Amino acid sequence: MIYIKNLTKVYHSDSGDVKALDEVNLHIKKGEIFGIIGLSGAGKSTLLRCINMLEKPTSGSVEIDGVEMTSLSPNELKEMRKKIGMIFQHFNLLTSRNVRGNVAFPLEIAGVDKKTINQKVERLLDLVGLSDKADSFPSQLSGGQKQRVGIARALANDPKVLLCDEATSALDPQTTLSILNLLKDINKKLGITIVLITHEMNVIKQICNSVAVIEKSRVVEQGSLLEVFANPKTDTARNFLKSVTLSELPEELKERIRNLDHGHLEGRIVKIGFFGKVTAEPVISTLVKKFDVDANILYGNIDHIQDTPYGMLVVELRGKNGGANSAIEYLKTLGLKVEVIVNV
Ligand SMILES: Nc1ncnc2c1ncn2[C@@H]1O[C@H](COP(=O)(O)OP(=O)(O)OP(=O)(O)O)[C@@H](O)[C@H]1O
Repeated sequence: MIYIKNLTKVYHSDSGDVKALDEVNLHIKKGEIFGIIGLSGAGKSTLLRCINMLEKPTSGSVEIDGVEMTSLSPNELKEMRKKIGMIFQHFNLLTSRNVRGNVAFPLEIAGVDKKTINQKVERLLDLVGLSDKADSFPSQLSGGQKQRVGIARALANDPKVLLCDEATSALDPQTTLSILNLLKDINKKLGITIVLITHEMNVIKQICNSVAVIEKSRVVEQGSLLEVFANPKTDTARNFLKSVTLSELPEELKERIRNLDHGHLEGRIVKIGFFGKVTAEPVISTLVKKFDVDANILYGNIDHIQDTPYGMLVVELRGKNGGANSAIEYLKTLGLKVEVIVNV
């Protein structure tokens, strides 16, 4: 659907050149929700704006639905942009128009007749759950409602792609969730490909199928959400994951571990990270039976990335005749991430 090849963008300014994108390659599949995550200044907005040519790339190509965007004439670009909706962090609504007028705006520009506009606006407001606010003005709406208007407006020309520029960054967590659910719903109902940029892993975790991690103008990691989650290769990805995986032990637990009796010769405290279906297996009871160890669960947490369970267990293993070590080796053969905690 979207192929980005060797995309480079250099901004020229009085204080010198800034390479905001450096040879970026991405493939975004039709119908997926694709997240681009990175720290401030990494190049996310530039990348998003190069997709619909709001920023002209310095070199490289952007192909959408078989059309090379970098070589379009102004008129062709105008037509093509109808296929690409966009929503913004600060909503960018027209304050002098009511909700109905905001959603109707792109249709008026496109020269659609009044009757069709009215019907379409009603349908879109129903889709985003704002039928009762059609006559309100932006200043009378909450942030979440404003973003719903932004989404309805972006969908007015039946786009194939929806670009979301930090669409939930100005919203509280509860409203963020409701907007993300709306985007997910739209993706499912209308089959629209969604590309979103964010600095929050939680956003990616909630709705994306695939993710690219951008760092200092370059894409350093990309793949399905589960691939990147299960096996992050860069520190940047690992740091983002920390915010949603609780990979740090809570302070109380560290204190408890420090106070445990470590005198036992074959005692081991292990942190077991799990991801996917292995969590359903009776791992701990197997250890106890197979290796004749005592297993004392000190801590555990479990969460889901969409439908996949993941989490962490901290277990004290005590055994005889090398049982604890054999148990640890066994855990590794199951594909679990096992770390022996020595110092906390
Ligand atoms: N119009 C511009 N002129 C000069 N430099 C720019 C311009 N726009 C962005 N930059 C620079 O390009 C780099 C990437 O900026 P960009 O806005 O794409 O990053 P970002 O990841 O979206 O950051 P944020 O999350 O803070 O918005 C930064 O170093 C920024 O200062």
